[in-house]
Amino acid sequence: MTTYDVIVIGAGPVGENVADRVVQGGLTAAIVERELVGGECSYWACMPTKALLRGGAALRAARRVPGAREAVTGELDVAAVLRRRDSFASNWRDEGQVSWLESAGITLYRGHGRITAERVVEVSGADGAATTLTARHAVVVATGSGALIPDVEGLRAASPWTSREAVAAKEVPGRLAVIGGGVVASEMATAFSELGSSVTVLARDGVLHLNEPFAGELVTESLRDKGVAVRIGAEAGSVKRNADGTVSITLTDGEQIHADELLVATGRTPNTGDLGLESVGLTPGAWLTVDATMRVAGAEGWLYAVGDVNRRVLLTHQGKYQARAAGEVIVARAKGEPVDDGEWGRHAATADERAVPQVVFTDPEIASVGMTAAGAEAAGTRIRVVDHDLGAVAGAALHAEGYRGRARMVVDEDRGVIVGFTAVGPDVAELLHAATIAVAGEVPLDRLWHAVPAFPTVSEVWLRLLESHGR
Ligand SMILES: Cc1cc2nc3c(=O)[nH]c(=O)nc-3n(C[C@H](O)[C@H](O)[C@H](O)COP(=O)(O)OP(=O)(O)OC[C@H]3O[C@@H](n4cnc5c(N)ncnc54)[C@H](O)[C@@H]3O)c2cc1C
Ligand SMILES: NC(=O)c1ccc[n+]([C@@H]2O[C@H](COP(=O)([O-])OP(=O)(O)OC[C@H]3O[C@@H](n4cnc5c(N)ncnc54)[C@H](O)[C@@H]3O)[C@@H](O)[C@H]2O)c1
Repeated sequence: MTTYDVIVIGAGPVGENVADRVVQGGLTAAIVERELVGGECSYWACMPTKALLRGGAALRAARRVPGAREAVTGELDVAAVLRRRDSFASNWRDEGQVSWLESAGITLYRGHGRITAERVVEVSGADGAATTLTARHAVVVATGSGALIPDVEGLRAASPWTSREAVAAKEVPGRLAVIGGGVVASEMATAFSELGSSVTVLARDGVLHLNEPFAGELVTESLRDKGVAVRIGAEAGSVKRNADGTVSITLTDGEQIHADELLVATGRTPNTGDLGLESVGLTPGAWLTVDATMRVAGAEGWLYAVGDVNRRVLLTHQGKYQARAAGEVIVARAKGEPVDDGEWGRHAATADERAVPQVVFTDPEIASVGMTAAGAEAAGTRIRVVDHDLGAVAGAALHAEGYRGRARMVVDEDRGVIVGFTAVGPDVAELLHAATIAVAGEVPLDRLWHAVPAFPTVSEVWLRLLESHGR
């Protein structure tokens, strides 16, 4: 069979989810994958990065508690950390995910997918054979994104690491230089410095500058305490790979930095360059702009784009949320059922604009959802910002000696609801979902007073924030 109700191009976490939803809705689905089923997240991003970071985090946590600290007498076992990373990347094999596709009733085509006409996808297999697939209802692009290499003299020729090579590294370089100050740069600087590299971060625009300012400040301070040279404002002017394999980076002010390896972590580019978009009047290499139900502008009615490739939010959980909305709306449209695409409707990905949660797994962790104070002000919201020192919360003081951190709640004063929340501190990741519920649920502050945090936990910061705001 080469005709399916829905054809999904890209079997990353997002493509897999949209295919699953349409099959659960009673349609047939084929999915096309050119590399490993499971995508970037499973093999080169979310899972293996967190496995690289987890050993250092566990060691730090023990060292911060007198009594436990004395029991920790050794250093991080780098080989064991790398082995655990390998297992969380499934050793870069996708049998497990392929059997999940089979159990979910989704047909897999291995090869590179290209759109050749409306509702038509050609799959070029590794053996050169081509298969033409036709969709009755929809084609869904879920091809994700790749690392963006900026236009710096000599950079491409120097074959730097992108996140892929860093995440899959077999050895820890003695000296690692990093271009970028975003999420990948901060997490990888944390991981590699804890694994033993001497790390230099060239953070042209600051560290994690899109978060609340105190987040980047606390992470920068902690990276420097670990011995990382964080160079805020430093910009690479040219790069050279030397004959001995080392890399020399000349900054725009003329200073030279020498390293054994260079990681470029300057954002992402959409995997749409070789997707046949021109065959349906769209621009190759561009991000795909979509409506609230993930339909691509310019090809309404049959083409959808979900996950990284639509640039709404470059996070796995948010892409999977889009996939649930898109999968269900494709089914509804196919069956002629009503579409609920209004704000917070079943078929709309409203949270993408209002309540995106993210954890940055640095030391300290950053857990945030919704708008920053600056973002809310720029959106014209009349806000009140309430901050609290996390270390002053009894549960936090108990959790780790010398606990340092801060939490911020951004309140929409006209509506009496929280529109943004950020917590920075050791182990704040698990605090986040409470904030996400408050922001997505638009829970009135008056009612939040009735959500009592257990004592003595770090969550007690919620009570302190509410008390500072006043009843
Ligand atoms: C280092 C790093 C760490 C990250 N950590 C986190 C994290 O902790 N939490 C989080 O939420 N997000 C994290 N992210 C972001 C997350 O990885 C992405 O948001 C997520 O992978 C997007 O999923 P996707 O399915 O849209 O795309 P992808 O995971 O990129 O999957 C797309 C798939 O499509 C395939 N493909 C592309 N083009 C074609 C084609 N023409 N034909 C056939 N197949 C094709 C690709 O091979 C790939 O398998 C991280 C990203 C990076 C780089
Ligand atoms: N824990 C997580 O949730 C997690 C972890 C890693 C990655 N991610 C996702 O992956 C995506 C990619 O991460 P990223 O760190 O590559 O991108 P990013 O957008 O977070 O950061 C890019 C950084 O590079 C800098 N930069 C851009 N162009 C530059 C240039 N020419 N020279 C020097 N610096 C430059 C920016 O100022 C910024 O600091 C992010 O959008 C993020 O959502 C998420």
